[in-house]
Amino acid sequence: MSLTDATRPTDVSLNTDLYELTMAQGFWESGLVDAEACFTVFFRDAPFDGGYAIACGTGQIADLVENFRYTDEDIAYLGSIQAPGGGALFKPAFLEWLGGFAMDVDVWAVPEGQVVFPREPLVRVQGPMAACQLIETALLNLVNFQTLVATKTARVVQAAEGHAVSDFGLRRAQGPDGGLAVARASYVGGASSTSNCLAGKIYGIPVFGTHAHSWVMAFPSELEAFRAFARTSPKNCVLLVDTYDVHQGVANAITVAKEMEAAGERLAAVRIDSGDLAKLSKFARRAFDEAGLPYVRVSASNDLDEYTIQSLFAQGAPIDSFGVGTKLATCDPQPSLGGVYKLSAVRKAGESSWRPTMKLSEVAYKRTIPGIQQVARFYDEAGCPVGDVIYDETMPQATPSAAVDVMDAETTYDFAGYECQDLLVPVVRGGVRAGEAPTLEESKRACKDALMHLDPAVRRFLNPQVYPVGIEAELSRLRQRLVREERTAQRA
Ligand SMILES: Nc1ncnc2c1ncn2[C@@H]1O[C@H](COP(=O)(O)OP(=O)(O)OP(=O)(O)O)[C@@H](O)[C@H]1O
Ligand SMILES: O=P(O)(O)OC[C@H]1O[C@H](OP(=O)(O)OP(=O)(O)O)[C@H](O)[C@@H]1O
Ligand SMILES: O=C(O)c1cccnc1
Repeated sequence: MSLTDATRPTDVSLNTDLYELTMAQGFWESGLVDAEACFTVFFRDAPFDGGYAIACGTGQIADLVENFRYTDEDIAYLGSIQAPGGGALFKPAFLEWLGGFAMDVDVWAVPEGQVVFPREPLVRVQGPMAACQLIETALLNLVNFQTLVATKTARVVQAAEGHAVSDFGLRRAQGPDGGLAVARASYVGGASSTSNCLAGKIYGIPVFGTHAHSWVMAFPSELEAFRAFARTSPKNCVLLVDTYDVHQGVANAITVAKEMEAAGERLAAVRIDSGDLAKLSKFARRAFDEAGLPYVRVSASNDLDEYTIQSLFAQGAPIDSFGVGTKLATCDPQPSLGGVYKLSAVRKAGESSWRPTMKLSEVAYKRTIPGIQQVARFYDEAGCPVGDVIYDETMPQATPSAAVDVMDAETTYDFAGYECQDLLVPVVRGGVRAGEAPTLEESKRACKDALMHLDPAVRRFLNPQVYPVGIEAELSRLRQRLVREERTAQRA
């Protein structure tokens, strides 16, 4: 199932900022509606002070494009919007045009699960100016949050060192849509399961759950509660042992585990949700081993993130799996990825060559990269990426192996001799999907593989090494020329 099934198609095209529609009307009025545009999505800094991000949300772009149309109801609503200065905001002839609108764009995107780095294009959209403008907000909404969540999850999963991580974040997520996006992106980023049943139904993600403290409190005693849970869920029995006292909780869990054994069943695990998780997990592990129950696993939750999990293992905590909620769903401590959508080339109707464009800006940090961008990723013999180069696909003289650092013109790269692969792949052609997107399982595998091959120095949490990202030499020269020309034009 896809976005198509999860949201009503009519929600897609109005799920935008008003200014996209106002600009579309302007393009339509000024004869620019059919001028061609090329927009690029990128972010400027890796989230969480990390060295990389995991591309996510891009697998749903084709759904977004194919559902991007305006129904009669949408048009009627737009027709009812009043301008602050009086009168209808949108002209009837524009709304008539919008009623017949089709999102006939071409889109290239980095496949879900790939590692991506600051400044390089995650998505490239080409097509009629008004269409490219109209899709901006919905596209960023799709890609920014899921890329952030997939990245956060990859970090948590890295800290968990191969132990299962379940997404428990729905109750703290940013609304129902946010919860679904968290489940989807966290699965791509490496989570083993989610507690979110709707995500299980829509996306086929494995669902997992234990029980709440209320279950224990609903019975006269903890032991009775555990026995009742073992009766109702013998094949999925994880007992929450911290409602009153973990030592007593573990003792009760051992009693129930023995009773389950006598009935031919097995207690799967206990969950500890408060207190010193290192000390308590060591206590629980020892108690189960001494009771002859080495198969009972120890699971932990309680405001966990990559740092607490890393610390727990550094303390020798024998924890087998983790439930991670609030800090994963809200991407604590960075609630947003600042991915942007910038115009990088325009072409007048009927013209054959593109005019590269760039945002100059006072601050070099905000300066964009012009052109019809593609990313060449270079790999060593072991299949490990050694650097990425942004180049312009339409420049015949472009040599992607020779590049200038994306932030520091003094640093140059020469990747000649390395294997190379383009990162952006076609996902939409003329408004229609260019093929089936990889499944979530495939994207999850791609993510695992990409992270396995990424230099651990780039993956580490503290002061990660900066992965080399360059601008191809010709494109870099073009960019410098555009800066000079723009400065001269401003002085004139
Ligand atoms: N051994 C440990 N080392 C590092 N952090 C830990 C350890 N044990 C628990 N934590 C983390 O410390 C934080 C506080 O846990 P603690 O149980 O003391 O307080 P709490 O959250 O107020 O408890 P409760 O959930 O009962 O209200 C949580 O984020 C938890 O994951
Ligand atoms: O801690 P998180 O990473 O957000 O994981 C999800 C939390 O949700 C549940 O409790 P809830 O937070 O509802 O109540 P509690 O804090 O009293 O346990 C569960 O017991 C976890 O503690
Ligand atoms: O199943 C669980 O244990 C669970 C699910 C969501 C939030 N907290 C715990």
